[in-house]
Amino acid sequence: MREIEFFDTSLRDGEQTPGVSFSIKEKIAIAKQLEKWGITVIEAGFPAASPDSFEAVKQISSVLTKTAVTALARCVISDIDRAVEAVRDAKHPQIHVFIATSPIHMKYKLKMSEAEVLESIKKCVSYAHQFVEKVEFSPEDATRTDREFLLSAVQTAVDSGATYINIPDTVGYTTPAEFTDIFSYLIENVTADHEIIFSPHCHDDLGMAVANSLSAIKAGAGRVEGTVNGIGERAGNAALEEIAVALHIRKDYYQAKSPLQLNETVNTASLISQFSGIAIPKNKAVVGANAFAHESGIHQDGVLKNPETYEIITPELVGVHHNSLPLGKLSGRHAFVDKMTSLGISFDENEIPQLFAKFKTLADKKKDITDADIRALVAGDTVKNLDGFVFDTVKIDGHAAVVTLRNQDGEIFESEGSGSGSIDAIFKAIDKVFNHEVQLVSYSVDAVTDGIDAQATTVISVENLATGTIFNAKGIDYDVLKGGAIAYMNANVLVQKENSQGKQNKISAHDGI
Ligand SMILES: CC(=O)SCCNC(=O)CCNC(=O)[C@H](O)C(C)(C)COP(=O)(O)OP(=O)(O)OC[C@H]1O[C@@H](n2cnc3c(N)ncnc32)[C@H](O)[C@@H]1OP(=O)(O)O
Ligand SMILES: CC(C)C(=O)C(=O)O
Repeated sequence: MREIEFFDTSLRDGEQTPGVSFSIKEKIAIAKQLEKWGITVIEAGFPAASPDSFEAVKQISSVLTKTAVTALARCVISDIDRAVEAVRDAKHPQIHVFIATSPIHMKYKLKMSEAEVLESIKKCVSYAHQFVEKVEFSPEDATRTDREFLLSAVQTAVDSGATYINIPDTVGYTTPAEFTDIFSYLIENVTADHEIIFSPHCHDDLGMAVANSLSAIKAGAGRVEGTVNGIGERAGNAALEEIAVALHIRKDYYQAKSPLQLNETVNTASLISQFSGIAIPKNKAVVGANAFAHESGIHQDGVLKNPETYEIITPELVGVHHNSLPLGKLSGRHAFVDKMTSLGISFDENEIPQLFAKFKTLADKKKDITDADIRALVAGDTVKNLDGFVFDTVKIDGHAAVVTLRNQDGEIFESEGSGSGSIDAIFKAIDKVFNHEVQLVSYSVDAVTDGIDAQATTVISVENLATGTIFNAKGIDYDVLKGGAIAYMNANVLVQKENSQGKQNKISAHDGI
């Protein structure tokens, strides 16, 4: 059976989701989890976009051993140089070069003729291929491109050394039958003196990203691109976990399999949800909380008689386990560590005392500790503090707040603030610690676990009034006031860093968390 390469772009196209900005530390944690899941290649970023993107790709390249790392570049030599430099330390480096080929993109956006686009493909793909053996080329907006011109663009890329041809449905326009035609046409007509692998890259504007990706695989694609939980620009990308499970359940039809450890699926989806601040919809296929819940009498009766009557996917397949050892405030360290291990959560031995202390505090406040709580607790620890500052305590009295922060030298800052509400008071208190001008641009809270005492991700954007730069930061905690305080402190640390280093070339930064 064919094994399909899985290309994850959660850290590049996924980060194009409005409001999502991963810190480098979060990107590294995600990259390691993607490697554990079995992803073939990670698109770790677009290095020419900002110093942060470059640094993230560089650091990810140096930590992954099995999974290949690729970086995106326009058909611009300086973009390719940055991408090549960023993946230089990767064990398995790749480069991804793209340029649009549809009439509307060429005429209005690129202001280039067909001949100029072909010339640019030739120059840039062959340039990238000098440095890296595996080069992917994408004709952006391929599904609104004239078929014959699409073939010329792809043939030019192949003749210039491209080893992967990715066909993006950039605006989520195509349909499964039409996409099958496009793949069949290209696979039949492209000629090559080296091995070429085709792949789809689908967006979900019409809700067909996963279906379109599966059609491409059925038509012969050997690689598939997408993101975890389908995060991405506008309506998002094809959800890789859905594609992988569809291939597994319907191997009879697709005659193809994924390289993924499917029992790591829920862990991967949870991590992305926590770091992106985007909750997984309850009714989402494969990883939604209701994916294995049976509500109505006839269904329950059927499942009791034989689960296969209504269950095509078992919870165990994607890593949902029965809670045989429930955790609570009387649990000890061994049970806690055993739970993290059985959930497949990555942690360092030296982090255990701190994580266990956090668990005990949570268990004192929350009656039922779920698997999602444990995952959120560990993820919250990763985003807890930026280099340089640790959030200690927050006390609220009416509309007044007292916060305590510590810097990396252990110096303690206690500050008071009052405002129109608790959050306002906390932010005013934090403002007094950082001696600079910022404006809150947005503030949102998303529950990442269940119940009234759910843990939540708070995502904050602030503007540095000295430079106009917008910074996003987040905090995860069961106490939404503390989560908000952590997020606001993190955003202020970024502002402080910018003011001390000079303006960086970016509109949204999040480095160092
Ligand atoms: C479909 C996708 O998801 S594509 C990836 C989208 N990702 C991003 O855009 C990442 C974030 N982007 C950025 O940081 C910036 O846009 C940068 C650094 C890449 C470029 O910034 P700027 O130089 O200021 O250009 P700006 O973004 O305003 O415009 C894009 C330019 O690139 C050109 N361009 C766009 N795509 C391509 C391409 N694939 N190859 C060559 N040129 C391209 C545009 O025509 C435009 O050129 P112009 O300035 O001559 O009109
Ligand atoms: C760069 C390409 C592959 C892309 O993201 C798109 O077209 O959606």
